[in-house]
Amino acid sequence: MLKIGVLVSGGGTNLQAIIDRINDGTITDTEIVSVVSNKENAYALERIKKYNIKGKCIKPRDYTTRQEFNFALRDHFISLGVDLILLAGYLVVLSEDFVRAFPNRIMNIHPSLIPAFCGNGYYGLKVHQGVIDRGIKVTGATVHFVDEGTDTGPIILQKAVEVEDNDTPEILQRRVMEEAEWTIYPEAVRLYAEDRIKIQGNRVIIT
Ligand SMILES: Nc1nc2c(c(=O)[nH]1)N[C@@H](CN(C=O)c1ccc(C(=O)N[C@@H](CCC(=O)O)C(=O)O)cc1)CN2
Ligand SMILES: NCC(=O)N[C@@H]1O[C@H](COP(=O)([O-])[O-])[C@@H](O)[C@H]1O
Repeated sequence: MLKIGVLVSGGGTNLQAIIDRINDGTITDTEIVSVVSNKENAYALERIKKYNIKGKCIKPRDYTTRQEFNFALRDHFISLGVDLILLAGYLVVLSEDFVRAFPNRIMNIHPSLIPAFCGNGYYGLKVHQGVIDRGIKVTGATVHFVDEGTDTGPIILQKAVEVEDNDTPEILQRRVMEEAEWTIYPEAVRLYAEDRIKIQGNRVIIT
């Protein structure tokens, strides 16, 4: 059984997509054992209640240092024997200590075609605002492994999405979610659960 821990900050639509694929049997032999948010009012924590998935809030401001916060997060997932950690709309940049505790066992979904519109300052609607301001015609989403950098880890899957002339950031965000994020993130988890993801240097090979 693949044990998954999920880190969230907001609405939890990517978490929901993964729960749905586990529950419909697309993703097999996999269980979400913990969902942790840095925000108490994250709707993602509301979503999990009907599935009896355990939720928890671990907030940076409850710790004296960033390192102590990351240690608390790390120790929580280690205590549960988590095999894979998914960042799903999570807006806290994790420390080297945390990342090194789970080598190539942390995934993230980013709402652009990395390396475009990513890194510090690019999250949520800010990504789509940048795409629109630049006049980009094709954007998309990326699933990648998390390393010590921000959005710099090996790319697992990407999916392109058309930008329409009258798009607002909100309209474009929804299209990228519907047409890309909610498909490629569960697919990446399925491939991982089936042990079909291999890393060669900075490249990810799907077998
Ligand atoms: N070590 C890593 N940690 C995280 C990664 C990563 O790739 N490596 N991905 C991010 C998710 N993310 C993009 O996918 C991302 C999240 C947040 C930010 C950002 O600039 N955050 C702001 C604060 C935002 C807020 O609290 O409202 C900031 O740090 O100033 C950029 C990219 C998750 N962690
Ligand atoms: N850099 C990270 C980032 O911008 N993540 C983005 O936050 C949105 C909300 O996710 P959610 O509906 O799954 O909570 C999603 O579009 C996700 O790609």
